[in-house]
Amino acid sequence: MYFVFQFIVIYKTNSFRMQNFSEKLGRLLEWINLSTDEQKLPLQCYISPKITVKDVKGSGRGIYATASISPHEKIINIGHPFLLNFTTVLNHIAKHNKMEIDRHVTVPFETKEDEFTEIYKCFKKEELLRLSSFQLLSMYLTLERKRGENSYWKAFIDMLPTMEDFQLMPITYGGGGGGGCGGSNSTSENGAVHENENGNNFNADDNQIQLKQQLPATAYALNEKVEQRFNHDYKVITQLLLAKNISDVSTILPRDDVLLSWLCINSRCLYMDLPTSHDTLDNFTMAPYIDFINHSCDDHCTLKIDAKGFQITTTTAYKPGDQLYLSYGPHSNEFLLCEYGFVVTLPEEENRWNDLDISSYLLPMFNANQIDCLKENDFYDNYTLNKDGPSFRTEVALAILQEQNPHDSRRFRAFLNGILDNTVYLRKSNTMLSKILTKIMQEAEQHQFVLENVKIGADEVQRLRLHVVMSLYKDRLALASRILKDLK
Ligand SMILES: C[S@@+](CC[C@H](N)C(=O)[O-])C[C@H]1O[C@@H](n2cnc3c(N)ncnc32)[C@H](O)[C@@H]1O
Repeated sequence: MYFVFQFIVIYKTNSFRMQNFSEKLGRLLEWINLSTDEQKLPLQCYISPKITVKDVKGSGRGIYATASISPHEKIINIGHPFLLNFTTVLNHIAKHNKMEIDRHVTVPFETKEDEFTEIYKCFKKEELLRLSSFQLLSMYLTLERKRGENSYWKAFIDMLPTMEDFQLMPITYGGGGGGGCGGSNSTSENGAVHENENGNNFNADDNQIQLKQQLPATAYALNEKVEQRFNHDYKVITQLLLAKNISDVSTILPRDDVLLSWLCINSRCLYMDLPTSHDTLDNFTMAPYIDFINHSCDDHCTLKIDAKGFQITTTTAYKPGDQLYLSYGPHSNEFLLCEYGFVVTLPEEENRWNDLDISSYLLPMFNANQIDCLKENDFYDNYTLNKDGPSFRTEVALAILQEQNPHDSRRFRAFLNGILDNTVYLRKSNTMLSKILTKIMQEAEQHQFVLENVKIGADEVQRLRLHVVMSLYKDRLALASRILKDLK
């Protein structure tokens, strides 16, 4: 089934990008096809004549059907020489510094040398192998961007997003280089509003930081993790260069440039098994053209990686004009905003992966026995609800609150082991849940009221950010009221 999505409208003013779009796309397609011929590599790229790329306000570039496409049709294959991942980057750097590596893929021979390839020559294989994929690729992509025409990846890099495309991501709200600009969280554990000193008048740089602090506490925490990950990766990269006596690291790898590379990777990486990377979580690749596919909550295409490359096959039928989608995973809007810089809503209902984390409401309610028992059974913390109601973990938390000495309770043990359902606990659990959900709704309304009255002046970016932060409270309100209705 095909859903028509209504996206938050992100107004893109970059006319330069629009003008150059088809030119750059042409160069990308040429690169994929021509270089395979020139390098005499087996033809490894295929793009169905039934699809095209369009730049659409609100969701950026996306892939659209130009003719009817059936389910299970292979529409794209991008060969290994065009995939950017730990293995291909290592192979490219090896062309310059002659380090010995296992050749899992053939990468096109690159002869152009410049001041940046001098940097590649400094690296030892062990040093590079110690980096995560994010660290290696962020550094490499930033340097390759600087190499301009000399870079094998130029056509791909030219089609990557700019910082403007990430302006809704909270990591960019703090201004400048992002990461670590958030200050302390002024939002209470339960998400209470902390008004700024200017009477909610968001018009200065200082207030950009305040806007980050108006995020729901769970979104704030998600963004903190994103910032911590970036800060850590940037530190590791700069330390590697400093250890090579490259003193002007901030000129070679400015924080803002590395942040842009890091965000491009984070929002466009596809997971797959790689022989060279050490951690499964680190097994990802960037795939030109495939990375134009936007997200939907449901899968409309599948991914496959094999000797031929990275392939996309449809799972549903498409009519001419339809947009093709891929699911980036079962992600809530808070997660999508912090990791990718967008939120999605369906016409009739909210993103079905939205959830509510009620841990901060439940944790203070436990006694010492209950905490011990939950920890022993690995059920302490992380209590969520979604449109289908509480998770089993949350049901356990609500049940244990009805047992003063859970260690001695046979019914609780039976429930925990799945021998008994939660009928015996249900009534009181629902009463507790109702109170929490009512509180969540009151808090969301309070936040909405405060944000609706914020004066942001003519700053378009701030207006869009404010709008997206408000939409997170709208999501919370909608989900809480839906679950409450179902409980009754
Ligand atoms: C893999 S890229 C997809 C191509 C992207 N639209 C572009 O212009 O390059 C992921 C990025 O696309 C945007 N995006 C993806 N799915 C979207 C959606 N359903 N609504 C709005 N933006 C979306 C977000 O900016 C996200 O970071």
